[in-house]
Amino acid sequence: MSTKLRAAIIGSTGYGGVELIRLLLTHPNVAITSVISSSSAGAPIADGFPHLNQILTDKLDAVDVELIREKADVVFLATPHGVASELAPRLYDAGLKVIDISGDFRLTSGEVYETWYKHKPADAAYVEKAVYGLAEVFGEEVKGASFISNPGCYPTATLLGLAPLAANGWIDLKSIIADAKSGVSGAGRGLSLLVHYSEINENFLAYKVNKHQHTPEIEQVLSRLAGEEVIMTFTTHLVPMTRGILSTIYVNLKETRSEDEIRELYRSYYEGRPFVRIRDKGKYPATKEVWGSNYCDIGLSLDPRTGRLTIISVIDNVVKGAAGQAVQNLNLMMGWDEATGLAFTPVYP
Ligand SMILES: NC(=O)C1=CN([C@@H]2O[C@H](COP(=O)(O)OP(=O)(O)OC[C@H]3O[C@@H](n4cnc5c(N)ncnc54)[C@H](OP(=O)(O)O)[C@@H]3O)[C@@H](O)[C@H]2O)C=CC1
Ligand SMILES: CC(=O)N[C@@H](CCC(=O)OP(=O)(O)O)C(=O)O
Repeated sequence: MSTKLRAAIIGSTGYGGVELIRLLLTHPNVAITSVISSSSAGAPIADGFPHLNQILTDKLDAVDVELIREKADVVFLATPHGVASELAPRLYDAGLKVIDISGDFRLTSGEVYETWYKHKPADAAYVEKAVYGLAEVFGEEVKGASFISNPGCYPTATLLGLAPLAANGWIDLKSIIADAKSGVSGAGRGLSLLVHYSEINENFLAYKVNKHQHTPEIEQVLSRLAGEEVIMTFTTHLVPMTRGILSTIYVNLKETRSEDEIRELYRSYYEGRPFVRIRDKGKYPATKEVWGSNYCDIGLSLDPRTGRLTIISVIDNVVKGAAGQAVQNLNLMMGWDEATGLAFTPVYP
């Protein structure tokens, strides 16, 4: 009999879910025991995802809390907003460990959630139970937790780029601007005009300007780290590539610091954390350098003319921005090395 932790994935037919399958299939301590679909139960998962032929022969299960409880110890929700808010509390009450990669449990205020997500918020009692799993920042809280709210993709890149400064009081908190660009897989597998090939190919555009639902998530975490309310400008862009997020962040510092001092602050803040890599002076990361991996690479430049610091932070949105960080959080919850099953070299070129 297997002693592995049994994992179920709800939303296993979406991009986040399929990436969880890829990562968990080679995780030494985890066995996938249920892949779940609300629309295709009974069909073999490899029918819709031929890349899984001869690798995962399971048929899709229906969304059934009792069945999940019987088959699994941990359940991942990779579902659209508004699904986990209903389902996760039932799964948690059934005794399962829960990791939600949607935005349903990230915002502590139900009112703020409703304003930005246009969905009914989850029960506040469960929002309070959910630990925000930005692994390099709140890893100590994740250890031993049973319910994780996995950060959004843009917030992961942007917050890892800002956390050392915010936590140490080095930023002029009114000065933060983040200009983030995502590959198209960030929008999920469903079709919309925005991700239609002939609309996005050879194109580059800003979207949800001053309305993106990740704005309050980033502000909430920065406010928590800084100990005072942070409001920022956050603009999202779509790039005609499949995976990757590059967030360019501009801040003014509270006091004069040298670029070397700033780089040293980042290196000491992330010391011992395997997935954040700080580039040397004059080197800036590209999305291809983290493609398919759980790394977040960060480059820094202090402009002597303006005094402003530019921070470039890149991740793979589906890995560090979703499934990879979810597995990293599982590792921390279970007391395993956080890199277990995640030690991939980025795919290059
Ligand atoms: N793509 C990304 O880079 C990231 C995504 N996220 C978040 O992760 C979540 C999943 O995203 P992504 O995988 O891209 O989205 P997709 O649209 O690719 O997949 C979502 C899946 O959810 C399932 N689903 C839909 N409705 C229900 C329902 N009522 N009950 C159960 N399952 C349902 C669908 O599968 P079926 O019909 O088979 O049930 C679908 O395949 C979203 O909340 C997204 O915002 C977070 C970070 C990054
Ligand atoms: C390119 C693209 O469309 N990206 C999506 C990211 C959505 C997402 O991942 O949502 P949560 O992280 O909030 O769950 C967007 O901008 O809405």
